[in-house]
Amino acid sequence: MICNYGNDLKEMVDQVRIHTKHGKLADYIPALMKANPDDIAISIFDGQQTCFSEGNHQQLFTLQSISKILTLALAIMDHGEELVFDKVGMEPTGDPFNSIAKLESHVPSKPLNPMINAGALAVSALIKGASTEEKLNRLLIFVRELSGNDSITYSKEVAKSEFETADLNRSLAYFMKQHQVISGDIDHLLDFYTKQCAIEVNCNDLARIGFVLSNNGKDSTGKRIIPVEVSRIVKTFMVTCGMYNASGEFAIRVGIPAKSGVSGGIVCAVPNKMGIGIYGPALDRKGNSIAGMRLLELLSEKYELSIF
Ligand SMILES: NC(=O)CC[C@H](N)C(=O)O
Repeated sequence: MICNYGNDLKEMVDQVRIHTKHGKLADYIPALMKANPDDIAISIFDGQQTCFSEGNHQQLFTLQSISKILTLALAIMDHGEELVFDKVGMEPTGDPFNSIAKLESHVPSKPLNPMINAGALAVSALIKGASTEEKLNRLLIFVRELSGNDSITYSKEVAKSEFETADLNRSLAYFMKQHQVISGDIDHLLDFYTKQCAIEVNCNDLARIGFVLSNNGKDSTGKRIIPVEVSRIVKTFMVTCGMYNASGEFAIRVGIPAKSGVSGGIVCAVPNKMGIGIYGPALDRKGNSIAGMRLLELLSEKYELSIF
């Protein structure tokens, strides 16, 4: 059991810390530039307790793209698979997360998967609720249940910062509106999307969210939060598209269902074993935590966590 290896974990964190120097903070959302690029932290939750947390694991950061797996789960729970996958596909793109290319080159022009921005916007448009406030409230209740942390909320500063600079995401949304993938007011959609991305967590919260997925939708008390089938779908997307266009290499080097965000967070669900939360805001060129990826590689090798 991994709980016996506390010293190893500290050694691994120390070992990968140097990689933070080779990455960069995401700068296209100005508020994310306030993070400390030297941070690297990890939490592991196996259902008993948070066994190990190393590094600055209390640091709050925003979910960013990690929120995409949560809205996907909620949208399927709201509408069922058929309706959701009528709007968004199931195939990896091999393109950067914010690319518009395949929207135009693929017919029909629905987004290829829910982990790229276009797909996530189409999924966010499906979340039930009469207003942005109601949708966000439903999502926050879901995240609080998954993490067991009632104090989770979103950062107004990060949401505003992204909303004011989200022209690329607006373009994706308008393109999809023109092609009848989504309907309704685009600014309302962007308001919800930027707030969902700005939900703030720490590594422990992520490890607990990952645990529920690893435990096929039940939390550590045995309470069902996500249907088994939905948790299976989400984990499969984490493997095929969770690390953007680095998902193939990540599957070979690490082999754990995972989802990253440009804030430097990564949530992992090791099936039937544990949830892992990572925070390291210095990113590689594809937008993944540079030291976090290396840390997961070491962890997976050492404890044979690859599912393959
Ligand atoms: N990769 C990410 O984490 C992207 C999320 C970010 N909010 C965006 O839409 O650009």
